[in-house]
Amino acid sequence: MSDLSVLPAASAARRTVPNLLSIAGTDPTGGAGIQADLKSFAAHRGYGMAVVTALVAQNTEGVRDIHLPPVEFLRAQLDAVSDDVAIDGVKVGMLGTAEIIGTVAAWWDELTEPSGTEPSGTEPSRTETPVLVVDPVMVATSGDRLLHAEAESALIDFLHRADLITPNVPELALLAGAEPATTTEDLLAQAEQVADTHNVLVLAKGGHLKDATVTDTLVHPTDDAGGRPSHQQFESLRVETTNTHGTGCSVSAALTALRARGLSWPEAVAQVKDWMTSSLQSAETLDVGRGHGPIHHFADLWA
Ligand SMILES: Nc1ncnc2c1ncn2[C@@H]1O[C@H](COP(=O)(O)OP(=O)(O)O)[C@@H](O)[C@H]1O
Ligand SMILES: Cc1ncc(COP(=O)(O)OP(=O)(O)O)c(N)n1
Repeated sequence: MSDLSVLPAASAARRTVPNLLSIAGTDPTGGAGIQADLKSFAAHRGYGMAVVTALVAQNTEGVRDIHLPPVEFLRAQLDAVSDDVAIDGVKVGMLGTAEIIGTVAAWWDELTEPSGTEPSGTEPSRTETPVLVVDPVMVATSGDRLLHAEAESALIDFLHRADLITPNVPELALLAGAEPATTTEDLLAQAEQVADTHNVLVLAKGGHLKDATVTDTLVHPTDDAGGRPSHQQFESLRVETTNTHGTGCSVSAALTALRARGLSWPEAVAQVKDWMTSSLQSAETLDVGRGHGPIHHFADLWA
């Protein structure tokens, strides 16, 4: 994890439009996964790129089938981007299997660890480690598994690389080894445990709780002196809608974009919460599918 006391403005200080990569699965109906991430990047003024981990035959009603390309091809996609483009931010979503997690981890470690060799002069002009946001995608709202059960420990091992992780209630429970939280206080306690275990900043999302408002909580790990910066809570009204497909994907991509543009994490979360509220409020102006429809990523832009 990057040093939270030195909040880097990322390399977007040089680039007006940050280069943002989604590493995730697909949703051919465009509401979740890579398709949602690209819309979310664009809505937050980033240049979106995408590496596909899994082809998912899904729609607003649920997941029908999953096809996993060979990991050699996944690595080829990752290298094709990073050999050419200076990446400012990476959002990781659906990873699916331990083999895929290992492939992404190896690529990330090679990209970010000093090689010890002199630069050849042909590398893309990246000066800082890209922002890394990990959405620990495990199960879709429809109940379909998007991560093999035996890959959970590999995903847990991956998390310490992230600058921010964005679990929802069931994902946080799984990471904490606890029952799903039913209150914001439970959610906070689990987030503190996970933040400390993985030394990572956690945005615990409260969308699955039953409160009249929705509260997301930003929780820091304890620092070297054993203290913990105070957590920050971001509360918004709960929008009454069934069009919530892809909210988690869209939020994590939006946060990646805003952080790569130089906002602090609390500034980014506050802005993304406002955007999500209006994206949910406008979701019914779209008419997509018979199940849980997508949010309106461009509600404010098109207004
Ligand atoms: N009904 C809602 N009204 C307003 N905001 C919501 C609603 N549902 C979810 N959100 C927001 O959308 C984001 C995703 O939340 P959540 O549902 O907890 O995660 P996931 O989509 O990963 O299951 C969070 O920022 C949360 O605050
Ligand atoms: C390919 C893919 N990735 C992630 C999800 C899960 O999306 P999320 O935003 O967490 O929420 P729901 O769509 O489950 O409400 C997905 N469905 N597909």
